[in-house]
Order: sequence, then C-alpha cells, then structure tokens
Amino acid sequence: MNILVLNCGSSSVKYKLIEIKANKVLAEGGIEKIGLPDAFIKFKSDGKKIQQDLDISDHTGAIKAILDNLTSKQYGCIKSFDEIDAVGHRVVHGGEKFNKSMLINQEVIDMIKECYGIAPLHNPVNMAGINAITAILPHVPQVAVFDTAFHQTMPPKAYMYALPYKYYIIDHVRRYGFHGTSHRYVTQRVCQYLGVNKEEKKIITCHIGNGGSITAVYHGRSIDTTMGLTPTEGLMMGTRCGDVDPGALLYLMEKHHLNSRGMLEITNKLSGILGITGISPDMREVNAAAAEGDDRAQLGLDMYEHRITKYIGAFAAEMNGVDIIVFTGGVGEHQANLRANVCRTLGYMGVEIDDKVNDANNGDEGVISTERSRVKVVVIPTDEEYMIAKDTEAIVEGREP
Ligand SMILES: Nc1ncnc2c1ncn2[C@@H]1O[C@H](COP(=O)(O)OP(=O)(O)O)[C@@H](O)[C@H]1O
Ligand SMILES: CC(=O)OP(=O)(O)O
Ligand SMILES: [Mg+2]
Repeated sequence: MNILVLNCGSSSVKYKLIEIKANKVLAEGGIEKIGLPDAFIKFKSDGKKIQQDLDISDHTGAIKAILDNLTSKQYGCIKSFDEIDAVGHRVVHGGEKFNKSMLINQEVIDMIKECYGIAPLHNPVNMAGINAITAILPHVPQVAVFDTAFHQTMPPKAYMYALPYKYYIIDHVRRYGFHGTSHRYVTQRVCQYLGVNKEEKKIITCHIGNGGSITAVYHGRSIDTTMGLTPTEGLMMGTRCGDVDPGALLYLMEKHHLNSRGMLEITNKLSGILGITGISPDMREVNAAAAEGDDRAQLGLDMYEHRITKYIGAFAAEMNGVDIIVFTGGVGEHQANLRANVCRTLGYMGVEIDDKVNDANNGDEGVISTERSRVKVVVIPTDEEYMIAKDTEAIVEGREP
C-alpha cells in the first residue's frame, strides 16, 4: 500500500511517498516559495536528487507538480496515480473536536473549518492541501492527522488559562499543544527501543526543532505540554518568543502603536533565537558565532537551554519523577552540547550523561546516559511522516489508528 503524506504550510508543501507494508520511502521532497517568482521543487527518489525552478501560484499547482514528478517517465517512482492508495495530511489544529486521526469526510472538513478561528495561520493552508487532492485524486481516501490530538488527554488544570471562564466556553481559548504526532511517535519508539511498557513509565519528550515543545507523558498519555492555544507559547524557538509576560506585549503595543498583526509578526517571526542574536534562527549559525565569541549568540544559546531545563524540571515535578527523557527534532537530535548542558543541570534528579557517547551521537537512535544514571536519556530521531502514514493505513483498513 502506497501512502502519500502531505504537510502543507503557508508557502510550502512537503511530502513523502511511503510503501507502508515495507516501511520504504519511495520518494520525498517538497515545494517552497509557492506564489513567489523563485518557487522551486525538490525531489528525491531512489538515490536521485532533483531541484527545479517552477512557476507555481497555489497549493493545487504545487500538489499537481509533485504528482507529475512522482509519475515522471524520466525519474518518477510510480507509473500512474492509481498507485497512490491513500493520502495522509498533517493538520495542525484539531481543537477539542479530535483526539485521534480521522478519515476525511464532509463532517471532518466542517470541523477543521470550525478551527480556523483559533488557527488562522495553519488550518486554511492544510485545508487547501485537502481540497487540492480532492480535485486531482477524487477517489483516493484521505486521512487527517492532527498535531493537537495526542494532547487531548491533558487534564483541565493543565489546559486552562486563568482568564475569565467565558472565554473558554465562548471562544475555545485554552491550551491545546502541538507536535503531538512527534511526541506520540518518540514515546512509542523509545519504549520499543528500551523494551519497556509505556503504561508504567514517566517520560519527558523534548521536540526541539525550528519550532519546539516539551511534553510530560505519564503512562503513555500527554498530561502537559509547553505549547498553548497557538504554537507560540513555551520554549524559546527559532523565531518564536515562547513564554512572555502578556503585560510586556500590551506595553509594547501601546508604546509603539502596534496592532495585533504587528505583534503576530514580532512574536512569531522576529523573536526567539533570531530576535536575541540578530544572526539567524538556525542553531548551526548561532553556535558558530558563539564559538567565535559573539556575546549575543551566547546569550541566545543560554536562554534557549535555560527554558528547556526549566520545563524538564517542571514536568518532572508534575509527574513526581521521570524515568526517561527523549531528545528529538533537528536540534535535539544533532546538538550534543545542548543536550549535555541541559542534562548537567538536571544532575540533582539523578540524570547523568555519558559525555563520550553523547558527543558521538549526531542523530542516531541511542541511549546517551550512563549505566548508573537514574533517568535514561535517549536520542530518538522523530518521524512524523511515518506516524501519519501508519495512522492512514490503519484507518483505510478499518482499524483504530
Ligand atoms: N547537524 C545539525 N547540527 C546542529 N543543528 C542542526 C543540525 N541539523 C539541523 N539542525 C538544527 O535544527 C533546526 C531545524 O530543526 P527541524 O526539526 O528540521 O525543524 P522544523 O521545525 O522545520 O521541522 C535548525 O535550527 C537547525 O540548525
Ligand atoms: C505547530 C508547529 O509549531 O509546527 P512547526 O514546529 O513544524 O512549525
Ligand atoms: Mg519538523
């Protein structure tokens, strides 16, 4: 069974075509800068890599171009669209309506649209992807896999904001959490890898990529996470500010006559590592600058690690302990010095890193704590696309995802 996994962002579409029974990636790639003059497509299949400029004005055009590449005589990997058995979509916001992946039908579409209000940056573009597939492959079943679904097990004391209650009832303003597909995947995978039962473990999963979030997973269920109504709360990220006093935002809005659009731009695109360092949102560049003595780069790294350490401590307190800490995401998988710095401060709770093993681990699945560490610290490369494909397979076969 071949499953096409799509992740539609505002100006990009990323995809993987997965032969799920063999767990084989047949092709992967994406289109970036949709609607701009320098749009391009990247395509990788069977060891061949291609990058081409393309004139693409919208998501339907982008998905059409991806399908054309997949079936291209020259370098495609399937003969016709008939070889695509199902499509799985990453849908960022499922609100309170979805606690698991869903076969897309009119009812599900209506509910995804109901979440537009609380997720204006994400759900409309995810919906554009669904519409594009419906237009091009009308008979292929489609599944929605929600970033928020895994966190629907959070108790009210963790998801409520201490705002007037009516804003929860009328406006659905509460904490939802994101990256759920990744947190769910690494939870399952780390337990498989260690040969332990997730129902018996207290796990803290740290998804540290360009966006980042940490989740407290108690006996297999998310009980708290750092992101909130939107993916701006919590950790300091590449360009997002994470936690900040709402009073500071109001003060800046008044003082500089900024409206909500201006603040959205500042808190989502101009803050975080980029905002503090003034260099880049990319941790590789910031690390290099810090190594050359750039003070603001160092401050950015210190703040970034401080926030991660603080939340691991908070979640260990919430669960009355922690058995396993997982690092994943581009930064979590590759940046050994960050893992070491964070874990050093967690020594009081029995965390001990094996420096040699940690330094040598550049994104491989593996334990990086010592034998005598009371907490297992593990690197697990995330695979959201695989998880989306697995859910899609289960749903089209009539099983529970
Ligand atoms: N080899 C590496 N060493 C250090 N950082 C890395 C490495 N590879 C990726 N990263 C960092 O990971 C981040 C992107 O993470 P990723 O999970 O791919 O992001 P996204 O949220 O876009 O999926 C960037 O800040 C990048 O610098
Ligand atoms: C929801 C979210 O924050 O996603 P990403 O980290 O991929 O931007
Ligand atoms: Mg990612």
